[in-house]
Amino acid sequence: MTHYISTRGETQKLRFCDVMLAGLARDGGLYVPEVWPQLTPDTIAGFFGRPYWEVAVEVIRPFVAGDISDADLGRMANEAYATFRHPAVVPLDQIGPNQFMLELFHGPTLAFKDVAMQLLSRLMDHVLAQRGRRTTIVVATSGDTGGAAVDAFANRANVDLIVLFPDGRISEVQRRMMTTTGASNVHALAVKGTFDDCQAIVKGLFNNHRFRDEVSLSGVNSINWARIVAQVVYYFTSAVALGAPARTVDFTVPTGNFGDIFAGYVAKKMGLPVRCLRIAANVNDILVRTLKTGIYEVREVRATASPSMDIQVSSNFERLLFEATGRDAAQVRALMASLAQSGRFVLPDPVLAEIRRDFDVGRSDETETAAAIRAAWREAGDLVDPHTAVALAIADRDTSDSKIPNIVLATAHAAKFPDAVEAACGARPQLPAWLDGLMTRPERITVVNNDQVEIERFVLSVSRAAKHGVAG
Ligand SMILES: Cc1ncc(COP(=O)(O)O)c(C=O)c1O
Ligand SMILES: N[C@@H](CCOP(=O)(O)O)C(=O)O
Repeated sequence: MTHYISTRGETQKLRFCDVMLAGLARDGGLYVPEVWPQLTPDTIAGFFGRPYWEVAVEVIRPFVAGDISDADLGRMANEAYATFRHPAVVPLDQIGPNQFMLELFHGPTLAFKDVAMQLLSRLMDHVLAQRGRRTTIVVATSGDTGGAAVDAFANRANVDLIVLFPDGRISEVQRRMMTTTGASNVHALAVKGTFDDCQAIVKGLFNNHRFRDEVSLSGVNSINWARIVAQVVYYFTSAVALGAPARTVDFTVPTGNFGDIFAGYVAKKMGLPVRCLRIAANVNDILVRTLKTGIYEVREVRATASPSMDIQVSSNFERLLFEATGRDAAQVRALMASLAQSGRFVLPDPVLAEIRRDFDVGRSDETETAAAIRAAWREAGDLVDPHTAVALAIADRDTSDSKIPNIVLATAHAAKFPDAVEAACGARPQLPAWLDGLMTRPERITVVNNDQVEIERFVLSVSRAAKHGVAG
């Protein structure tokens, strides 16, 4: 059975289900498996041509074995991926010589977050029902995680969901996906601040142990290990479709909180032959600067056409630091303490070298991203979303003469960002017919200050109302 340890090394080991319900470790760290499970080349080759949900079971099994039965995992994976509107779940298209695009946006909220969230909500529900427990989930979003969580958890019997999003900094479609469900267990809070403020508040809530225990707090951001593990699966399916494990591939990943690309790193650790994981950033380029200079330094966040990547503090980078320091929790604690005190840390040379062995970086500014949207429309008739376009711009520039296939992760549907796409290429993407009504249904939003105490009070009132059986 796999056990999980914290990147800060100051809390006890847990099993998968406890890690999933806990979210953040009590010492402030992030959970990682004690040992990386390995898949043999034969097992990986055997994924070819199989339904997505079956591959999901094979990839996820070693992480949950002993805690969730194969039969339950299979049933939940099958149900989760039946919500996707494409028969392949995550189809892979060729877009140029050695260039491929992995479409991760065919789920209920048109973003890659659905891939993990649809499974996570079923896993959580299953475990909460088994334990006769209720939980309060607080999630921070720069636009997409929130909508995916709302769709996945709305009306679930054992969960209250509170979503924190940065007021005025997300697209209207993204906002409406969080504010129009009408579900009484869902609460959308527009925070007067940035995504980084929202994420800091969520971490602050977890680090207030009395509060955390009173409301039985859980998280579904990618600080939750279960989110990462579900995202590992499509790295396998896409690479295998191109000939892995006999053939090595690269990935270019639009990056913000570093969860998605970290899932690619996990796939590599498990035995998938990946040469390079390329971090694609917009002008909020903290990771680009870090990999170039070794200095991780928080700056003012800038609003862009790819708002879900307008992030400075990339939570999952801590998981990578843990690996790159040789799992030295004391070193991770020191780096994180420096970040908390001064907004920066400096990577020791061996740690930076270790990171550079697996990762490369690219940056696309607003002009380059708009040009990539225009090029995809004019040359191929494809409408691509601005986050995907960041990665396309970088892939086009940095991998065009590579002999190794490069897979660009298409992380959202263009129709979530119609204004930005239209401004770039003149064509306005339309929402699929099954989302009819989204833009006209009434919204329910509570505007709050960027203030942990005010948000604690709100969450407490929701949790207490649920305990007493009244709508919050
Ligand atoms: C559309 C889109 N692309 C890319 C990202 C960045 O992914 P990650 O935060 O896992 O790095 C996000 C947000 O997470 C997103 O919503
Ligand atoms: N870009 C994300 C930010 C949160 O990321 P997560 O993967 O840690 O949940 C969003 O769209 O909300």
